Amino acid sequence: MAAITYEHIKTCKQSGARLGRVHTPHGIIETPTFMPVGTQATVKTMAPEELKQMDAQIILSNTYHLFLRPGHDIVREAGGLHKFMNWDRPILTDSGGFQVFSLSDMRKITEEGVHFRSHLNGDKKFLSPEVAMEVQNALGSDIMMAFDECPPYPAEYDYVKKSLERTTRWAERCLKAHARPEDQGLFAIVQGGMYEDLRRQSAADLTSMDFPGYAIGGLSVGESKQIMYDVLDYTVPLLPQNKPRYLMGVGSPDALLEGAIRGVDMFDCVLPTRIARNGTTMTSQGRLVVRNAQYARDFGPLDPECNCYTCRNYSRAYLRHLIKADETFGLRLTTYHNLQFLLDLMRKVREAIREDRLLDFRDEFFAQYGLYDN
Ligand SMILES: CNc1nc2c(CCNCC3CCCCC3)c3nc(N)[nH]c(=O)c3cc2[nH]1
Ligand SMILES: [Zn+2]
Repeated sequence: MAAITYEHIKTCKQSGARLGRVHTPHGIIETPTFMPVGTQATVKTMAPEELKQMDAQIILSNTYHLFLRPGHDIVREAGGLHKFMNWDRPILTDSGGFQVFSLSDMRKITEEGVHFRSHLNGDKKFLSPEVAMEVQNALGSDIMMAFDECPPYPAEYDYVKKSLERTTRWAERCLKAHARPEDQGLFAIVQGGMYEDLRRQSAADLTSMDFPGYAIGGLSVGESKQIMYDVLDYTVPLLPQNKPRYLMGVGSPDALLEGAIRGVDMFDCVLPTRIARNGTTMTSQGRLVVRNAQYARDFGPLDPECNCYTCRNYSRAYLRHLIKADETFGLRLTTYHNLQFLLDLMRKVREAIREDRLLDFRDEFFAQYGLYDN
């Protein structure tokens, strides 16, 4: 029995979105879904019980960070990541390729793998398909990502072509190094930059190797949202209908909606937790920077349409005070709300698909969202 299987429930008659379930060794994920990011074995400031309260069905963690600290051997000896962080639902781990390029310096790519210096202490380190698979095996994640290169943006056609061909060879090496396919599912990552023929080449190469799921990488790297949507328009249809599709690093509300409409099932982004830490929140009326002076005497809830713990019990004035006073509780309350907001958004997306009205839902959402932006 494969570790990861996708159950297609229905396709929205109004859009290309689909309702599905991803079956994993640690439980079922209803898709389309947003996955909170837990970089260093914790979703910053949130307890697992709170993540369950908000119905987070899967969280992300990361080869790169845990390989550097505390080291994957310690996590293995703890009994794996689920036990280490007391999370008994599904976990997806990224393979570290992207983080080497976004976090470390002094890096050097070779066919063998990537040599780099730790961003923590400058130690010389090496990641490769084999090492990335050994680390994710030790972490025991339900979904592992193949070791890939995410080309910078913009990037020359020839560079992107050479890079995707190496990413394909690395994916083959990951498959060979995959120790426990019955317990962990290995997803491949489609590259090809913003070039349609290269996306087709990458997708064809990888879908011929029969992975249990496919991610679309190389996006949300500085390109415009319209370019991202154009790439999705021709890339998503290249992926198998009967397997999950994961768009990496995408999480603003508008991008989640546009991605779901184009048939994407899974999303992750550090945005909701990262912006919460400087007092920026996502509300049904748009982004609200609660630390701003205008909220000093605003005793209403952060978002009148949200019934999360934060919005039921605290005022904008109190949140502003905590953030200004650099009180940790303030970070917890804004993080709790931002995560609940995105998880609720995806629940509404699933309901709209069920009722064949996702395009109407998108229009209603945008009519309200962004009121604060202008
Ligand atoms: C933000 N934009 C973006 N992210 C990308 C990511 C990272 C996705 N998020 C993973 C989490 C990050 C924080 C720690 C926990 C894991 C990408 N990852 C890989 N492997 N390949 C990409 O092309 C790839 C492309 C990406 N684009
Ligand atoms: Zn709320």
